[in-house]
Amino acid sequence: MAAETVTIAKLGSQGDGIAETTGGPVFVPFALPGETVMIARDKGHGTILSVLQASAKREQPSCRHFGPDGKNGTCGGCALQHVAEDDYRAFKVALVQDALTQHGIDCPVEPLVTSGPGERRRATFAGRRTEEGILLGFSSPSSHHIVSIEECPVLSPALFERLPALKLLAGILASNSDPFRIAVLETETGLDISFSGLKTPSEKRRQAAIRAAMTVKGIARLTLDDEIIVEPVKPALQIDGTKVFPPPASFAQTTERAEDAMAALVLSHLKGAKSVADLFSGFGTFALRLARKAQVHAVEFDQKALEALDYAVRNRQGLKAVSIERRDLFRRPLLPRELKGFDAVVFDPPRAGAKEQAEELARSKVSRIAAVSCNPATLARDLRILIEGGYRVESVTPVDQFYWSPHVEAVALLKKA
Ligand SMILES: C[S@@+](CC[C@H](N)C(=O)[O-])C[C@H]1O[C@@H](n2cnc3c(N)ncnc32)[C@H](O)[C@@H]1O
Repeated sequence: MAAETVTIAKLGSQGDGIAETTGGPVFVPFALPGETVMIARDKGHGTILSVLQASAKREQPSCRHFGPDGKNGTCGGCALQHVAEDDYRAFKVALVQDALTQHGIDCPVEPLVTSGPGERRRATFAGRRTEEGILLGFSSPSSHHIVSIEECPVLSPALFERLPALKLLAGILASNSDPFRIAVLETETGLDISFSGLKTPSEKRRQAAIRAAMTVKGIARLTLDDEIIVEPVKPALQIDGTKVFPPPASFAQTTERAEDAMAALVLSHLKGAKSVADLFSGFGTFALRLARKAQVHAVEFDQKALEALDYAVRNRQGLKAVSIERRDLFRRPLLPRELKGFDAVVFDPPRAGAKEQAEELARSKVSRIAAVSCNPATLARDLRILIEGGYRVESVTPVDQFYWSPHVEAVALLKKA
């Protein structure tokens, strides 16, 4: 790989600096607009060898594992610690604005709902047994190398403090050097820990892991693939005063602040609605809040998430009726005739978006839609489909949930006269 000097023109959607060269664009992680950097170039990818002319706005990273000079290698958890806060926020808003523009959507983009360090209550760690012990961290962006984390400013303190316990469990359960993953959710009763990708552990290892999980403070449940192997206490979350028992490894919004902000937007956008369809409902992040004022029909593919929602509703007084339906909304979106009974819809699909459902909504007469998304590109595509069907996009609010990452969520309000 030849060394080359390039000047960075702008940030790309993954937070990489982009240099325009005669050989085409080069993506250089951890470089900022205006900087001159020496890189090792491999086709369209550049690795910083040195920063020759640093941007005046370059920030000192908060974490020893960040960037090309990170301790133990480059941690895959953060991409933007070196970016000044105002530029960082502008970058997140631009991700949403650019996606809308690409689909020819001209609508008000509201100020960013911000986030900060120490807020992540959910994370998926990569792990591997090595001769030196268990490595646990976030994989590097461009390799399977795992940076063993000794600090992590984005995790909640409760989650970070339990990393030694996760390593202990991994050390007991991992019998070979194959990579595995641990999904962890901090709940009000302790950590909900789900291992996947491990070679099936021996009975001796399982028993040792059960003993460790019972002894170590702060562990609510330990799951191996789909099997709960010990549950000292049921993991529980509060959603607007309703207790929910999330199933293992189920979807939960990653920070409480972003969840509250998105829910507040959904409630305000759908205010006054009497009957709401909550599509891609999960275990009821929006449904449980909406049900204070409206009847809610929650539709979702994950049966266990729906059962958790149903159980929560049955054990809570004072909510309007909440019905549940298990359905694959990619294959079988709700049709216009099924949408007839609702005066509002909220949909919150995975990253792939809700193309098929948007096409059916476009043909419906539902007067208000709140579209929640974790992917500006698919959101903009789905909004375009709805616009073609006669909807007007009243507003789009970007929400920062994954601090220092290039991800951004958004909540849009659409209306049809
Ligand atoms: C981004 S999460 C949102 C969940 C919920 N609204 C929340 O805020 O907690 C997306 C949800 O879509 C569900 N899902 C994924 N594919 C689906 C499909 N084909 N049909 C219905 N639901 C699906 C997932 O199980 C997950 O609960």
